[in-house]
Amino acid sequence: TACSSKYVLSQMHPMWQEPLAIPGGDRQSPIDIVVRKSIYDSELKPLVTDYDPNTCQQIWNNGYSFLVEYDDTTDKSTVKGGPLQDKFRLCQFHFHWGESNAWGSEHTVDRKLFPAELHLVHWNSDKYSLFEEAVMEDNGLAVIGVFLKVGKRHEGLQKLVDALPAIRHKSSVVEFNRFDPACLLPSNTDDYWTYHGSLTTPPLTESVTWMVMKQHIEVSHDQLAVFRSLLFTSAEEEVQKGMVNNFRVQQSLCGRTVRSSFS
Ligand SMILES: CCCSc1c(F)c(F)c(S(=O)(=O)NC)c(F)c1F
Ligand SMILES: [Zn+2]
Repeated sequence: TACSSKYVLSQMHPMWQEPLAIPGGDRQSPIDIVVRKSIYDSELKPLVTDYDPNTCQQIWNNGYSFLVEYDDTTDKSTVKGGPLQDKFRLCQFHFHWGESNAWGSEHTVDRKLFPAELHLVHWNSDKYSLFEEAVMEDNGLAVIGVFLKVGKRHEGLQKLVDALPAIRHKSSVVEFNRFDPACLLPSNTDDYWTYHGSLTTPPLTESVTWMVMKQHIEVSHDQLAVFRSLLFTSAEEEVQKGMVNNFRVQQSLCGRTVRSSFS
């Protein structure tokens, strides 16, 4: 299997050709979370998020997703607790989604696909001084994953959706302030699965403590349709490509254990 070889077998990805070799390659993300194989760990504490909406700075199209970026020069927006030993600073959040509501999430639960998945990316500010440093370290990043389902309109998300037409093309940036990412978390953040994995986009470094929320959030069909109106391509390119299916193929578990904070 992909785990035995030192290198992860290259898998065609709709978005980008995966590198042939990934250092280590035995703790890659995303994965399918097999509920009956996850291990309840009573030592897992509730997550403690403390986000300051005033640290929100801009929203931009990086040619893969759209990122809402936060000022991470201080510990104003952080997550701690849960499986984490240290305090982690929020640097950005982004989403992955499909061209249809039938798929789009990166993680799955017992193979169940969701139309989209939110990632809140944090780095270990107790141990490192920059994201760029932390992204290379085992305990460098903490990513909160939240599944999205299509249903009622998400009022808090609408401010973000309204900003998307201004960043339709790759590399476009607009100022974006006073957005509280806590509004995107489900009401219950005590129940989650956690495992050690990687970024799902290059550099694919195996530096992520994942915390995938059991409870999803709901967004409307129309809100998700605006995500799909974004483009992978910059304004100058002749052929414009719709930003959809920006998720990575699932990776082997390679003997890892997924722990749950709930029984
Ligand atoms: C050098 C990365 C720039 S920030 C970033 C990102 F843009 C991204 F898309 C993902 S992801 O792997 O796709 N989702 C967890 C990340 F983890 C990130 F940290
Ligand atoms: Zn992501």
